[in-house]
This record gives sequence, C-alpha cells and structure tokens, in this order.
Amino acid sequence: MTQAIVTDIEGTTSSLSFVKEVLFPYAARELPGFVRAHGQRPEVRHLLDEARQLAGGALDDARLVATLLRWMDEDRKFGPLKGLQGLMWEAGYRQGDFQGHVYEDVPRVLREWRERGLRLYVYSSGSVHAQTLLFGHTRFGDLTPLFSGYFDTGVGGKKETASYASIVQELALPAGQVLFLSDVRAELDAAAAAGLRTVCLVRGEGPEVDPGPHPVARSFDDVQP
Ligand SMILES: CSCCC(=O)C(=O)COP(=O)(O)O
Ligand SMILES: [Mg+2]
Repeated sequence: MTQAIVTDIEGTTSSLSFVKEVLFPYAARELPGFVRAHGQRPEVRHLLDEARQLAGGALDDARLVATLLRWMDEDRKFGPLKGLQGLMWEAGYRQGDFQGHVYEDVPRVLREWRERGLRLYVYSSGSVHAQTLLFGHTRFGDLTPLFSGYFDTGVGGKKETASYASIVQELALPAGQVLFLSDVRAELDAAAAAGLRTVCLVRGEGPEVDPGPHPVARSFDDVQP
C-alpha cells in the first residue's frame, strides 16, 4: 500500500508556462544586477564559485553572468544555477511580483491525501529554497505545511535511478510503497527502475508527453495512490 507520494513540480503540480515564461525570464532579467549587488554575500559567492568551476575556468563576473544566462536558456539543471535562481525569485515572491502557480486540483487533492495519512514530498530540479517559495506563495495560500520534505538535485539528477534509491532510503520505506508523479518519461523510468510506483501527469500543456508504460493521469483527481 502506498505510504508516501513524491511529486515533481514543473508540468505536474505547476504549469510549464509559469516556469518558462515567468520564473526563468525574471531570473534572467535580475541576474546581472543581483551579481553586482549581492556577489560578495557568502552564500552567493559560494554558488558563483561553484558555477565558475562547472564552467571550467577562471571567468570574470561578466563572462560568468553570460554563461549562467546561456544555461538558463538551455534549461540546464545545474545545482549552482538553480540555487542562484531561488535566491532571485525570493525577492519576486516577497514583493508580490508573481505567485507560485499550482493547478486547482493540487491543493485540494494534496489535502485529501494528507487526511488519508499519506506523507507528501517534492522532488524538483529547482532548489529546495525555490520549492518552498513556490508552494509558500500560491493563490491558495501557503501549501508548505502539507509536505513532509523536499528533495532537489542534491540527491542526484531526476533521470538517474540512484536518486530515487536515495530518496526511498531517506523516507525509510520500501520502494514499492512510494509513488512518484512526473510529466517526464525519463524521470518516471528512473523511478520505476528503483522500484517506485509511478504515474505520468499529462496536463495538456506544451509538447506532447510520452507516458511510455506508466499509468496516465490528467490531474491529481485521476491519481490512485
Ligand atoms: C522549484 S520551482 C522552479 C522549477 C525549476 O527551476 C525547474 O527547473 C523545474 O524542474 P522540475 O524538476 O520541477 O521539472
Ligand atoms: Mg516536470
């Protein structure tokens, strides 16, 4: 019997267009000024140094910013990039420039699952900080109390089986009692290879989703935990 549900964000709880047309452009616009204003803050300096290492060399700040902007364009899921994006989005959420988008079924069904005793988790390429900001600032209010924990690429990439094995180990549950929700076939394949149950969300937005062998749901109402 399912004891825990782990959900992806983009394309699963939240629309692709919110991430691609609101969050990413906001971070791209803010980045140069953010690096100038906050580049000496220890946490920012640390992320910039990590990004510089990933870029493979001694880039000055202007070239590093250009590299980070290119990575955003290419939707790279690099940890330091996702960390920097989260720090920039924080101001946007706090100032009310945007709210975290979640589909209307999401808060309602998450509450039902919680009432049935299921533990709920998030696994996204966005940093844990970015995840809590998104769920903390929705038009349905603060949804963070519904979740028991959050995972980002600190546990590994979302297309790697080992990441799901680590998550299951952390949840201290048999893999077969954990259900993973995502809109990306390669993520579902990796989770299934680690023994998790899977459901593919097909929200009808963006490019066609290939569910492969995974059960399909059009919203959280269709998911049978
Ligand atoms: C945490 S909100 C922003 C989502 C994000 O940055 C991203 O790259 C989407 O990744 P996901 O794993 O949720 O598809
Ligand atoms: Mg997704």
